[in-house]
Parts: sequence; C-alpha cells; structure tokens
Amino acid sequence: MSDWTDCLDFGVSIAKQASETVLAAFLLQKEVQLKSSPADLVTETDQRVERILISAIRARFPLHRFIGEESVAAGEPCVLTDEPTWIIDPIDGTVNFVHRFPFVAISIAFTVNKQTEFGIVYSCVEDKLFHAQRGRGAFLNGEKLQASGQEDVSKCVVVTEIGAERDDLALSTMTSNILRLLQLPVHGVRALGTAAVDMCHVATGGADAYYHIGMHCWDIAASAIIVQEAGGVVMDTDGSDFDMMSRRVIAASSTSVANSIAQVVQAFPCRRDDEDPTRCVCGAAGVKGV
Ligand SMILES: Nc1ncnc2c1ncn2[C@@H]1O[C@H](CO)[C@@H](O)[C@H]1OP(=O)(O)O
Ligand SMILES: [Mg+2]
Ligand SMILES: [Mg+2]
Repeated sequence: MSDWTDCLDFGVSIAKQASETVLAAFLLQKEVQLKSSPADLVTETDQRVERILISAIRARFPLHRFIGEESVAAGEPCVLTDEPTWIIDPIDGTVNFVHRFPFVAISIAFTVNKQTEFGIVYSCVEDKLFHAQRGRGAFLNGEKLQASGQEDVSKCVVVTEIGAERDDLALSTMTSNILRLLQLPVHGVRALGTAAVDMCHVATGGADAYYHIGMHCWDIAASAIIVQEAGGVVMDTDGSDFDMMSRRVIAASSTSVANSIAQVVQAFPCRRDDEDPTRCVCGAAGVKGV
C-alpha cells in the first residue's frame, strides 16, 4: 500500500516551482479584487499559482481531486471525500503579498479517506519549507521540528489572526478574545498575516499556541499535520476534535495550553466550508472587481 511519498515529493517540487511565480510578482504593483469582505483580497497571481499547481498535479495524478481556495471562490465545490485530495492555498497571506510584507506561503495538504497524509507549507520569501508526513515527523528545510511542550498558558506566546471579517460581531469577538488572553496574562500575542506560517511557528516551538476563527480548510490543513507531527495538539476552539471544515482551530504545544485557550476564546458564527452555499445567505464567497 502506498505511503504517498511520491505525492509528497511531487508536492514539494511543484511548491518550489510555483514559488518562482509568487516571487516574480512580489515587488510589483498588484491588481486587487475583493472576495467576501473589503479585507479578503485576491490577485491574478493567486489564481495563476493555483492553476499552475492543479494542472501539474492533474497531469501526474489524473484521478486525484482538489479543493483550492480560488477554485472554490470561482464556484467549485468544497467537499472532502475519501478520494485522494489535494487541498491548496496558492498564496496564504494575500494581504501581505499585496503590501509586500514578507510572509507569504504556498500551502498544500493531501488527504486520503479524509485523513491528512502530508502537509507542505512553503514560506516563499523566507525560503522556508515546512513539511510533515503522517507518522514520520515534521521538518523545516530538512531539520526535525519539536513543539515547545509548554504547559502553562501564562508563559505562552500566542499567535492569532485579525481575519478578513469586518462586521461588528466578528470584530468585537476577535478583539475581546485578544483582550481576555492578554488578561490571563500570556507573554505575548502575535500575528504574521498567514495562518499557515503562524501555525508552523507552533511546530518550531517559537510560538506556543495559535488560534483562529473564520479561516478556511486550505489555510490550515497542511500546517495542522505539521503541528501534530512536531508533538503539538490541534483542536476546535470549542474544545472538540479538530475539524478542518469547521472554520475554527487551536494549535498548541500541549493539551493543557489548548484547553486553557479553548476556555477563553469565543467563536462568532461562520458557515462551514463544506456547507452548501445555496442553503445559507451569509458570507458567500465569489470575486467582485473593484
Ligand atoms: N474570511 C477569513 N477570515 C479569517 N481569516 C481568513 C479569511 N480568509 C482568509 N483568511 C486567512 O487569514 C490570514 C490573514 O488574516 C491568511 O492566512 C488568510 O488567508 P489568505 O491570505 O489565503 O486569504
Ligand atoms: Mg489562506
Ligand atoms: Mg490564499
């Protein structure tokens, strides 16, 4: 039975190839379109990188399926099946990319029977390649990663994201979550602008925890297995098992830190990634020109 190493190796090589497209555009002026909110951006490079990745994978593995951020925005379904599936965020950190803030990543996860077999996060400007394969550890540029193991939330550096939502409920929930964490207190709260790279910092031990509400499966599927394989813990913000479609995640150095954060953090309602958009009027994706 395949251990999917051929797919992992192929994913690493095409992530590195596709990063040339990201880097070539990084310093240029970008034409920006809006998706779900005034802070949810997409550029021609996001769409081009996704096309490059999917066409290369499809040519090599014609039966495999895809969940890609920009394909879903264009109307493709976001449903995880038992078939081998590549979950792709062509540029994680598009706002950073537009502003030339140097944290942008290509994130690729691969699932079979709905279980993640490997994850790749390539932080292009930093030239940092994070990867993990189920049961085989997590690595940064080939060096093995280990989460910090910190058990005391008051000694943690916690990473989160401000997110793209700008409605009152999301903003007040997001800011009050940060306030409650600072009051615990924690050592610090950070945000790099890319969920994938944020979470990889938990895997390195440089940060002790990460939480986020409102992101999508393609933002965190790859980095979730990287955290787990580095000895960290991944769960839902409500304390239940991690579900990459739920739009909620805590990644932490230990179960006790994850539980402490779950007790403090409140979620605002988000439509699941795999919910049929025709059944709900809220938060529809789709690209609007500006
Ligand atoms: N609607 C949303 N709410 C919160 N985070 C989102 C979001 N859409 C995307 N993100 C992700 O959150 C981080 C920025 O806050 C990025 O990883 C960004 O991914 P993106 O750059 O691929 O869009
Ligand atoms: Mg993203
Ligand atoms: Mg993206």
